[in-house]
Amino acid sequence: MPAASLPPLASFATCDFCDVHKGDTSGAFRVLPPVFRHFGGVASFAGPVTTVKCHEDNTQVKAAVESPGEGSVLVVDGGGSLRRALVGGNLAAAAARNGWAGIVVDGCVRDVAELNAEAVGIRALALMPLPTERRGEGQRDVAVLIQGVPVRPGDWLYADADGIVVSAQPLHG
Ligand SMILES: O=C([O-])CC(=O)C(=O)O
Repeated sequence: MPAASLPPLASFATCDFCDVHKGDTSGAFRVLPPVFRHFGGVASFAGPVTTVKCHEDNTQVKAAVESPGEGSVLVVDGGGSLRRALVGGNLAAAAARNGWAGIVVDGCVRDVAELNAEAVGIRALALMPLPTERRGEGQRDVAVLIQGVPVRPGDWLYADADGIVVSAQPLHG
C-alpha cells in the first residue's frame, strides 16, 4: 500500500491490517496468538518495539521502563511463565511516566487495579501476585519469540481490542 493510503496511527484497526495482509507469507506481517489479557488504562496502543528476554527476573524490565520510552512498545519474552509477575503497579507507573506506549508480556503481571489506573497499554497472559527475585539477569534488545512468533527490536507492534499484530514496517501513515 502506498504510504498516502495508510491509516493514521491514532485510528488503526488490527482487523483492517489483517484484511490487507492476510495473504502475506513473507513473515514481515505477524499476528500474535489470542491468549493475551488486556490491562492498563489505554485500550489501543502502537509503537516501535524494544525487547527484554528474561525468566522470572524482571531486572531488565524495570531498567527499561525506568528509561525514556519515547512512544515505544516494550515486548517482554518471559517464556510464558505463569509463576512470577514481571510487571506490577510500580513498573506500570514508571512506564507511563517515561512515555512508553505499551508493554506486552509473555508472562504474568500483578496489581490489576494499579495497572488499570496507569496511562499505558498492557497485555499479559494472566495475573499472578507473586513477584520476581531480581538477580540482575535478562537481556535487552534481542530477537524474541512471543508465543512462538518472532518479534525483533525495530518491528512495529499494534494492539487493540481485537488483537496484536507485528510488522517489520510501519503499517500507518
Ligand atoms: O516490582 C516488581 O517486581 C513488580 C511490581 O510489583 C511492581 O512493578 O510494582
